[in-house]
Amino acid sequence: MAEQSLYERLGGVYGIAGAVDVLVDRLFANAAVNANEAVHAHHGNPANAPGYKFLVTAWSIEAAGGPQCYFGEDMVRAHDELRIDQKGFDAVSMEIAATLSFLGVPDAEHREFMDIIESYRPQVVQAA
Ligand code: HEM
Repeated sequence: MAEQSLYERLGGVYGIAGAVDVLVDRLFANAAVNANEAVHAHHGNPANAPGYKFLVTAWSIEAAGGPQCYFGEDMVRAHDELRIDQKGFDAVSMEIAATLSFLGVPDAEHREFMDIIESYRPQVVQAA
């Protein structure tokens, strides 16, 4: 029997959308993430939460090997005006890991998803 994709092992669209729902609420409330003014201009406005949850869910579905459904910006374009530094990336990455732990995602899937996130660090971190 073929091994299930990470997308399937994370619970498909329901599992991923549920995790992003928790994650984005945490990111919008996280003081370290919002210390970046440009990030706060977006994450400080609760009206941005539903659309952002939609985009991050679709991105995560694709990144985990699920169906193609993401039509947002690529990771360079999405972050190129935010001047995100290593510390800013770490703050978000820690929230993603904390959310996966909080939701009881098993170790193998936790590691696999965090490896994907880490692989995008060079595209997201663009501060001089
Ligand atoms: C691998 C890690 C990351 C992923 C997968 C990710 C994913 C995304 C996605 C899918 C979007 C939507 C793009 C669009 O509007 O078309 C986005 C936008 C955004 N991301 Fe990230 N992101 C990551 C890291 C970060 C970090 C580290 C920060 C802040 C410290 C951040 C802050 C933002 C903000 C503020 C926006 C909205 C920009 C705007 O439309 O004004 N992201 N991100």
